Amino acid sequence: MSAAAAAHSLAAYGWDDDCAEAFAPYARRGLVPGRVVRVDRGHCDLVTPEGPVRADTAFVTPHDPLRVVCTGDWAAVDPDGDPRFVRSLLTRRTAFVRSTSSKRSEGQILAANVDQVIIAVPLAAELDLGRIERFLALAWESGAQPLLVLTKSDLVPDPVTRSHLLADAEQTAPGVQVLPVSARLGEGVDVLAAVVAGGTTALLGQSGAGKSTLANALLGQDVMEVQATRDVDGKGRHTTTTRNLLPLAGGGVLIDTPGLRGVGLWDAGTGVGQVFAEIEELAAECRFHDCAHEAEPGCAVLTAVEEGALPARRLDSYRKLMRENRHIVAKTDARLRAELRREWKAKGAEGRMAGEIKRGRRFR
Ligand SMILES: Nc1nc2c(ncn2[C@@H]2O[C@H](COP(=O)(O)OP(=O)(O)OP(=O)(O)O)[C@@H](O)[C@H]2O)c(=O)[nH]1
Ligand SMILES: [Zn+2]
Repeated sequence: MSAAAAAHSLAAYGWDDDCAEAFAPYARRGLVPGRVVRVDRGHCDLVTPEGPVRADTAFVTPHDPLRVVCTGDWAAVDPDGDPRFVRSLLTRRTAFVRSTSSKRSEGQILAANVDQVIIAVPLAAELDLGRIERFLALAWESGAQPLLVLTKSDLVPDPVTRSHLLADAEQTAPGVQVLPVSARLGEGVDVLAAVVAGGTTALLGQSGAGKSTLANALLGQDVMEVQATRDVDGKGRHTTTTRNLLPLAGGGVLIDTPGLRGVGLWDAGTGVGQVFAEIEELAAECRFHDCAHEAEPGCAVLTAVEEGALPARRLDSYRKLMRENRHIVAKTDARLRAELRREWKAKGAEGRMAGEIKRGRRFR
Protein backbone atom coordinates (compact mmCIF):
# COMPACT_ATOMS: atom_id res chain seq x y z
CA MET A 1 0.00 0.00 0.00
CA SER A 2 1.27 3.48 -0.78
CA ALA A 3 1.86 6.03 1.96
CA ALA A 4 -1.07 8.06 0.64
CA ALA A 5 -3.46 5.12 0.94
CA ALA A 6 -2.14 4.21 4.39
CA ALA A 7 -2.64 7.76 5.57
CA HIS A 8 -6.14 7.87 4.12
CA SER A 9 -8.72 8.13 6.87
CA LEU A 10 -10.58 5.17 5.36
CA ALA A 11 -7.54 2.88 5.60
CA ALA A 12 -9.01 1.23 8.69
CA TYR A 13 -12.04 0.39 6.57
CA GLY A 14 -10.02 -1.27 3.83
CA TRP A 15 -9.18 1.68 1.57
CA ASP A 16 -6.14 0.81 -0.57
CA ASP A 17 -4.36 1.83 -3.77
CA ASP A 18 -6.90 -0.01 -5.95
CA CYS A 19 -9.72 1.92 -4.29
CA ALA A 20 -7.85 5.18 -4.81
CA GLU A 21 -7.33 4.41 -8.48
CA ALA A 22 -10.96 3.36 -9.03
CA PHE A 23 -12.18 6.42 -7.19
CA ALA A 24 -10.01 9.00 -8.98
CA PRO A 25 -12.60 9.96 -11.65
CA TYR A 26 -15.22 10.54 -8.94
CA ALA A 27 -12.78 12.60 -6.88
CA ARG A 28 -12.40 14.87 -9.92
CA ARG A 29 -16.19 15.36 -9.86
CA GLY A 30 -15.93 16.48 -6.24
CA LEU A 31 -17.57 13.33 -4.83
CA VAL A 32 -16.62 11.79 -1.50
CA PRO A 33 -15.58 8.12 -1.09
CA GLY A 34 -17.38 5.91 1.39
CA ARG A 35 -17.76 2.28 2.38
CA VAL A 36 -21.24 0.92 2.94
CA VAL A 37 -21.71 -0.31 6.49
CA ARG A 38 -25.41 -1.00 6.43
CA VAL A 39 -28.29 -0.89 3.97
CA ASP A 40 -31.97 -0.42 4.51
CA ARG A 41 -34.84 0.56 2.29
CA GLY A 42 -33.78 3.41 0.07
CA HIS A 43 -30.83 4.42 2.26
CA CYS A 44 -27.47 3.26 3.45
CA ASP A 45 -24.97 4.16 6.13
CA LEU A 46 -21.42 4.78 4.99
CA VAL A 47 -18.13 5.60 6.60
CA THR A 48 -16.41 8.49 4.83
CA PRO A 49 -13.30 10.57 5.55
CA GLU A 50 -15.61 13.06 7.30
CA GLY A 51 -17.22 10.38 9.47
CA PRO A 52 -20.49 8.47 9.19
CA VAL A 53 -22.89 9.57 6.47
CA ARG A 54 -26.41 8.45 5.74
CA ALA A 55 -27.23 8.65 2.05
CA ASP A 56 -30.10 8.06 -0.33
CA THR A 57 -29.56 5.16 -2.74
CA ALA A 58 -32.17 6.10 -5.36
CA PHE A 59 -29.52 6.54 -8.08
CA VAL A 60 -27.87 3.17 -7.50
CA THR A 61 -30.91 0.94 -7.21
CA PRO A 62 -31.29 -0.70 -10.59
CA HIS A 63 -33.79 -3.46 -11.39
CA ASP A 64 -31.09 -6.10 -11.31
CA PRO A 65 -31.08 -7.33 -7.68
CA LEU A 66 -27.41 -8.23 -8.00
CA ARG A 67 -26.51 -4.63 -8.59
CA VAL A 68 -28.18 -3.02 -5.60
CA VAL A 69 -26.04 -1.49 -2.87
CA CYS A 70 -24.82 -3.90 -0.21
CA THR A 71 -22.60 -3.99 2.85
CA GLY A 72 -18.95 -3.76 1.85
CA ASP A 73 -19.51 -1.73 -1.31
CA TRP A 74 -17.29 1.24 -2.07
CA ALA A 75 -19.31 4.24 -3.17
CA ALA A 76 -19.07 7.79 -4.46
CA VAL A 77 -21.27 10.11 -2.42
CA ASP A 78 -22.40 13.73 -2.72
CA PRO A 79 -20.15 16.07 -0.71
CA ASP A 80 -23.20 17.83 0.74
CA GLY A 81 -26.95 18.29 0.33
CA ASP A 82 -30.00 17.02 2.15
CA PRO A 83 -30.41 14.23 1.39
CA ARG A 84 -27.00 13.28 0.09
CA PHE A 85 -27.09 10.72 -2.70
CA VAL A 86 -24.89 7.75 -3.51
CA ARG A 87 -23.93 8.57 -7.11
CA SER A 88 -22.07 5.44 -8.07
CA LEU A 89 -20.67 2.14 -6.81
CA LEU A 90 -17.11 1.09 -7.54
CA THR A 91 -16.68 -2.23 -9.34
CA ARG A 92 -16.81 -5.11 -6.87
CA ARG A 93 -13.81 -7.38 -6.37
CA THR A 94 -15.87 -10.20 -4.92
CA ALA A 95 -19.52 -10.73 -4.06
CA PHE A 96 -21.65 -13.06 -1.98
CA VAL A 97 -24.83 -13.96 -3.78
CA ARG A 98 -27.64 -16.06 -2.44
CA SER A 99 -29.99 -17.94 -4.73
CA THR A 100 -33.33 -16.98 -3.34
CA SER A 101 -36.35 -19.24 -2.97
CA SER A 102 -38.24 -20.53 -5.99
CA LYS A 103 -40.35 -17.41 -6.50
CA ARG A 104 -37.44 -15.13 -7.22
CA SER A 105 -34.55 -17.09 -8.55
CA GLU A 106 -32.52 -14.02 -9.52
CA GLY A 107 -30.33 -14.17 -6.47
CA GLN A 108 -29.69 -11.65 -3.76
CA ILE A 109 -26.46 -9.85 -3.05
CA LEU A 110 -25.33 -10.20 0.56
CA ALA A 111 -21.86 -8.67 0.83
CA ALA A 112 -19.28 -7.13 -1.47
CA ASN A 113 -15.50 -6.83 -1.56
CA VAL A 114 -14.80 -9.63 0.90
CA ASP A 115 -11.20 -10.90 0.67
CA GLN A 116 -11.33 -13.79 3.14
CA VAL A 117 -14.09 -15.87 4.60
CA ILE A 118 -13.79 -17.41 8.02
CA ILE A 119 -15.76 -20.64 8.10
CA ALA A 120 -16.39 -21.25 11.77
CA VAL A 121 -16.94 -24.89 12.68
CA PRO A 122 -16.75 -26.12 16.27
CA LEU A 123 -13.98 -28.59 16.94
CA ALA A 124 -15.94 -31.57 18.19
CA ALA A 125 -15.39 -35.31 18.50
CA GLU A 126 -17.10 -35.67 15.14
CA LEU A 127 -16.48 -32.88 12.62
CA ASP A 128 -19.36 -32.20 10.27
CA LEU A 129 -17.32 -32.50 7.07
CA GLY A 130 -20.36 -32.18 4.81
CA ARG A 131 -21.19 -28.86 6.35
CA ILE A 132 -17.61 -27.70 5.96
CA GLU A 133 -17.73 -28.58 2.26
CA ARG A 134 -20.97 -26.71 1.79
CA PHE A 135 -19.60 -23.54 3.38
CA LEU A 136 -16.37 -23.89 1.40
CA ALA A 137 -18.34 -24.01 -1.85
CA LEU A 138 -20.10 -20.76 -0.96
CA ALA A 139 -16.86 -19.11 -0.01
CA TRP A 140 -15.00 -20.12 -3.18
CA GLU A 141 -17.97 -19.09 -5.30
CA SER A 142 -17.83 -15.55 -3.89
CA GLY A 143 -14.28 -15.08 -5.12
CA ALA A 144 -12.90 -14.74 -1.59
CA GLN A 145 -10.28 -17.00 0.00
CA PRO A 146 -11.78 -19.35 2.58
CA LEU A 147 -10.14 -19.96 5.93
CA LEU A 148 -11.34 -22.84 8.08
CA VAL A 149 -11.42 -21.97 11.77
CA LEU A 150 -12.05 -24.85 14.14
CA THR A 151 -13.62 -22.99 17.05
CA LYS A 152 -13.83 -24.01 20.70
CA SER A 153 -10.62 -26.00 20.40
CA ASP A 154 -10.50 -26.11 24.21
CA LEU A 155 -13.25 -28.74 23.99
CA VAL A 156 -10.78 -31.23 22.47
CA PRO A 157 -7.72 -31.06 24.73
CA ASP A 158 -6.35 -34.49 23.77
CA PRO A 159 -3.51 -33.85 21.28
CA VAL A 160 -3.94 -37.17 19.43
CA THR A 161 -7.68 -36.70 18.85
CA ARG A 162 -7.03 -33.13 17.90
CA SER A 163 -4.40 -33.96 15.28
CA HIS A 164 -6.73 -36.56 13.73
CA LEU A 165 -9.51 -34.00 13.50
CA LEU A 166 -7.12 -31.46 12.02
CA ALA A 167 -5.98 -33.98 9.41
CA ASP A 168 -9.63 -34.71 8.48
CA ALA A 169 -10.35 -31.01 8.16
CA GLU A 170 -7.28 -30.43 6.02
CA GLN A 171 -8.17 -33.29 3.68
CA THR A 172 -11.67 -31.85 3.34
CA ALA A 173 -10.41 -28.37 2.54
CA PRO A 174 -7.65 -28.48 -0.10
CA GLY A 175 -6.04 -25.08 -0.63
CA VAL A 176 -7.43 -23.76 2.64
CA GLN A 177 -5.61 -22.85 5.84
CA VAL A 178 -7.04 -24.68 8.87
CA LEU A 179 -6.70 -22.99 12.26
CA PRO A 180 -7.81 -24.34 15.62
CA VAL A 181 -8.90 -21.44 17.81
CA SER A 182 -10.22 -21.16 21.33
CA ALA A 183 -11.65 -17.76 22.04
CA ARG A 184 -12.19 -18.94 25.59
CA LEU A 185 -8.48 -19.63 26.17
CA GLY A 186 -7.25 -17.07 23.69
CA GLU A 187 -5.50 -19.90 21.82
CA GLY A 188 -4.84 -19.27 18.12
CA VAL A 189 -6.54 -15.87 18.19
CA ASP A 190 -3.31 -13.98 17.47
CA VAL A 191 -2.55 -16.22 14.47
CA LEU A 192 -6.04 -15.64 13.11
CA ALA A 193 -5.78 -11.88 13.76
CA ALA A 194 -2.57 -11.77 11.72
CA VAL A 195 -4.13 -13.72 8.84
CA VAL A 196 -7.14 -11.40 8.57
CA ALA A 197 -5.19 -8.18 9.10
CA GLY A 198 -4.68 -7.66 5.39
CA GLY A 199 -8.22 -7.16 4.14
CA THR A 200 -11.94 -7.58 4.54
CA THR A 201 -13.17 -10.76 6.21
CA ALA A 202 -16.64 -12.25 6.46
CA LEU A 203 -17.93 -14.84 8.91
CA LEU A 204 -19.86 -17.97 7.93
CA GLY A 205 -21.01 -20.77 10.16
CA GLN A 206 -24.09 -22.25 11.70
CA SER A 207 -25.75 -20.81 14.78
CA GLY A 208 -23.78 -21.50 17.92
CA ALA A 209 -20.52 -22.12 16.06
CA GLY A 210 -18.91 -19.32 18.04
CA LYS A 211 -18.89 -16.55 15.40
CA SER A 212 -19.82 -13.71 17.75
CA THR A 213 -17.27 -14.84 20.31
CA LEU A 214 -14.64 -14.97 17.58
CA ALA A 215 -15.69 -11.56 16.26
CA ASN A 216 -15.35 -10.03 19.73
CA ALA A 217 -11.90 -11.58 20.15
CA LEU A 218 -10.78 -10.07 16.82
CA LEU A 219 -12.44 -6.74 17.51
CA GLY A 220 -10.74 -6.52 20.88
CA GLN A 221 -14.02 -5.53 22.51
CA ASP A 222 -17.47 -6.96 23.05
CA VAL A 223 -19.39 -5.60 20.11
CA MET A 224 -21.32 -8.72 19.24
CA GLU A 225 -23.76 -10.07 21.75
CA VAL A 226 -22.88 -13.66 22.50
CA GLN A 227 -25.65 -16.21 22.58
CA ALA A 228 -26.74 -16.94 26.13
CA THR A 229 -25.87 -20.45 27.21
CA ARG A 230 -29.10 -20.61 29.15
CA ASP A 231 -31.58 -20.74 26.30
CA VAL A 232 -34.92 -21.23 28.03
CA ASP A 233 -37.28 -21.34 25.06
CA GLY A 234 -34.81 -23.32 22.94
CA LYS A 235 -35.22 -20.97 20.00
CA GLY A 236 -31.90 -19.26 20.41
CA ARG A 237 -31.67 -15.52 20.54
CA HIS A 238 -30.89 -13.36 17.62
CA THR A 239 -27.60 -12.07 18.56
CA THR A 240 -26.05 -10.08 15.78
CA THR A 241 -26.07 -6.34 16.24
CA THR A 242 -26.80 -3.94 13.44
CA ARG A 243 -23.18 -2.91 13.11
CA ASN A 244 -22.28 -4.94 10.08
CA LEU A 245 -18.84 -3.70 9.08
CA LEU A 246 -16.20 -3.04 11.70
CA PRO A 247 -12.47 -2.33 11.75
CA LEU A 248 -10.47 -4.97 13.63
CA ALA A 249 -8.07 -4.25 16.48
CA GLY A 250 -5.12 -5.82 14.66
CA GLY A 251 -5.94 -4.40 11.23
CA GLY A 252 -8.44 -5.51 8.62
CA VAL A 253 -12.20 -5.22 8.48
CA LEU A 254 -14.93 -7.61 9.58
CA ILE A 255 -18.24 -7.97 7.78
CA ASP A 256 -20.83 -9.79 9.83
CA THR A 257 -24.35 -9.40 8.51
CA PRO A 258 -27.29 -11.52 9.65
CA GLY A 259 -28.13 -12.38 6.03
CA LEU A 260 -24.70 -13.78 5.40
CA ARG A 261 -24.68 -15.75 8.62
CA GLY A 262 -27.81 -17.71 7.95
CA VAL A 263 -26.99 -19.14 4.58
CA GLY A 264 -29.39 -21.54 2.96
CA LEU A 265 -29.21 -22.87 -0.55
CA TRP A 266 -26.76 -21.19 -2.83
CA ASP A 267 -25.66 -21.37 -6.37
CA ALA A 268 -22.08 -22.51 -5.98
CA GLY A 269 -21.27 -24.23 -9.25
CA THR A 270 -17.60 -23.42 -9.73
CA GLY A 271 -17.25 -23.24 -5.97
CA VAL A 272 -18.13 -26.93 -5.62
CA GLY A 273 -15.39 -27.83 -8.09
CA GLN A 274 -12.83 -25.96 -6.00
CA VAL A 275 -13.89 -27.66 -2.79
CA PHE A 276 -13.32 -31.04 -4.40
CA ALA A 277 -10.21 -30.07 -6.33
CA GLU A 278 -8.66 -33.53 -5.92
CA ILE A 279 -11.78 -35.19 -7.41
CA GLU A 280 -11.80 -32.84 -10.38
CA GLU A 281 -8.13 -33.61 -10.87
CA LEU A 282 -8.81 -37.36 -10.82
CA ALA A 283 -11.78 -36.89 -13.16
CA ALA A 284 -9.42 -35.55 -15.81
CA GLU A 285 -7.91 -39.05 -15.91
CA CYS A 286 -11.26 -40.85 -16.47
CA ARG A 287 -11.58 -42.65 -19.80
CA PHE A 288 -14.75 -40.78 -20.73
CA HIS A 289 -14.66 -37.02 -20.53
CA ASP A 290 -18.31 -36.92 -19.41
CA CYS A 291 -17.76 -39.69 -16.83
CA ALA A 292 -20.32 -39.53 -14.02
CA HIS A 293 -18.07 -41.67 -11.78
CA GLU A 294 -20.94 -44.09 -11.15
CA ALA A 295 -19.96 -47.35 -12.84
CA GLU A 296 -18.10 -46.33 -15.97
CA PRO A 297 -15.10 -48.40 -17.07
CA GLY A 298 -11.76 -46.65 -16.68
CA CYS A 299 -13.08 -44.25 -14.02
CA ALA A 300 -10.10 -42.80 -12.16
CA VAL A 301 -12.30 -41.47 -9.36
CA LEU A 302 -13.83 -44.87 -8.55
CA THR A 303 -10.39 -46.46 -8.77
CA ALA A 304 -9.10 -43.96 -6.21
CA VAL A 305 -11.99 -44.84 -3.89
CA GLU A 306 -11.30 -48.58 -4.33
CA GLU A 307 -7.63 -48.05 -3.58
CA GLY A 308 -8.47 -46.03 -0.48
CA ALA A 309 -6.84 -42.86 -1.85
CA LEU A 310 -10.16 -41.02 -1.88
CA PRO A 311 -12.68 -41.38 0.97
CA ALA A 312 -16.06 -42.65 -0.31
CA ARG A 313 -17.72 -40.02 1.87
CA ARG A 314 -15.96 -37.33 -0.12
CA LEU A 315 -17.29 -38.64 -3.42
CA ASP A 316 -20.84 -38.89 -1.99
CA SER A 317 -20.64 -35.35 -0.74
CA TYR A 318 -19.36 -34.13 -4.11
CA ARG A 319 -22.24 -35.84 -5.92
CA LYS A 320 -24.76 -34.45 -3.48
CA LEU A 321 -23.58 -30.85 -3.82
CA MET A 322 -23.33 -31.16 -7.60
CA ARG A 323 -26.88 -32.53 -7.73
CA GLU A 324 -28.19 -29.76 -5.52
CA ASN A 325 -26.48 -27.20 -7.64
CA ARG A 326 -27.86 -28.62 -10.88
CA HIS A 327 -31.28 -28.37 -9.31
CA ILE A 328 -30.86 -24.66 -8.62
CA VAL A 329 -29.46 -24.02 -12.08
CA ALA A 330 -32.35 -25.93 -13.67
CA LYS A 331 -34.81 -23.79 -11.73
CA THR A 332 -33.16 -20.63 -12.95
CA ASP A 333 -32.97 -22.02 -16.47
CA ALA A 334 -36.66 -22.87 -16.49
CA ARG A 335 -37.43 -19.21 -16.03
CA LEU A 336 -34.88 -18.27 -18.64
CA ARG A 337 -36.31 -20.82 -21.07
CA ALA A 338 -39.85 -19.51 -20.51
CA GLU A 339 -38.60 -16.01 -21.27
CA LEU A 340 -36.82 -17.15 -24.42
CA ARG A 341 -39.91 -19.06 -25.53
CA ARG A 342 -41.97 -15.89 -25.28
CA GLU A 343 -39.38 -14.06 -27.34
CA TRP A 344 -39.25 -16.81 -29.94
CA LYS A 345 -43.02 -16.89 -30.16
CA ALA A 346 -43.11 -13.20 -30.86
CA LYS A 347 -40.28 -13.48 -33.38
CA GLY A 348 -41.85 -16.59 -34.89
CA ALA A 349 -45.13 -14.80 -35.43
CA GLU A 350 -43.30 -11.96 -37.17
CA GLY A 351 -41.35 -14.46 -39.24
CA ARG A 352 -44.43 -16.37 -40.32
CA MET A 353 -46.13 -13.14 -41.24
CA ALA A 354 -43.14 -12.02 -43.34
CA GLY A 355 -43.04 -15.44 -45.05
CA GLU A 356 -46.70 -15.33 -45.94
CA ILE A 357 -46.33 -11.86 -47.38
CA LYS A 358 -43.41 -13.09 -49.47
CA ARG A 359 -45.32 -16.09 -50.68
CA GLY A 360 -48.13 -13.79 -51.69
CA ARG A 361 -50.71 -15.22 -49.37
CA ARG A 362 -51.09 -11.96 -47.61
CA PHE A 363 -51.48 -8.63 -49.19
CA ARG A 364 -50.61 -5.36 -47.68
N1 LIG B 1 -15.73 -23.82 25.19
C1 LIG B 1 -15.85 -22.80 24.37
N2 LIG B 1 -17.05 -22.25 24.13
C2 LIG B 1 -17.15 -21.23 23.28
C3 LIG B 1 -16.02 -20.70 22.62
N3 LIG B 1 -16.42 -19.70 21.79
C4 LIG B 1 -17.77 -19.60 21.96
N4 LIG B 1 -18.22 -20.51 22.85
C5 LIG B 1 -19.62 -20.68 23.29
O1 LIG B 1 -20.45 -21.13 22.22
C6 LIG B 1 -21.77 -20.55 22.33
C7 LIG B 1 -22.15 -19.89 21.01
O2 LIG B 1 -21.26 -18.80 20.77
P1 LIG B 1 -21.64 -17.58 19.82
O3 LIG B 1 -20.41 -16.79 19.65
O4 LIG B 1 -22.85 -16.85 20.29
O5 LIG B 1 -22.02 -18.34 18.49
P2 LIG B 1 -22.55 -17.70 17.09
O6 LIG B 1 -21.93 -18.52 16.01
O7 LIG B 1 -22.26 -16.26 17.05
O8 LIG B 1 -24.09 -17.96 17.15
P3 LIG B 1 -25.25 -17.15 16.33
O9 LIG B 1 -25.20 -15.74 16.80
O10 LIG B 1 -26.50 -17.86 16.73
O11 LIG B 1 -24.95 -17.30 14.88
C8 LIG B 1 -21.71 -19.60 23.52
O12 LIG B 1 -22.27 -20.24 24.62
C9 LIG B 1 -20.21 -19.37 23.73
O13 LIG B 1 -19.89 -19.06 25.06
C10 LIG B 1 -14.73 -21.29 22.90
O14 LIG B 1 -13.67 -20.89 22.40
N5 LIG B 1 -14.71 -22.34 23.78
ZN1 LIG C 1 -14.96 -41.12 -13.60
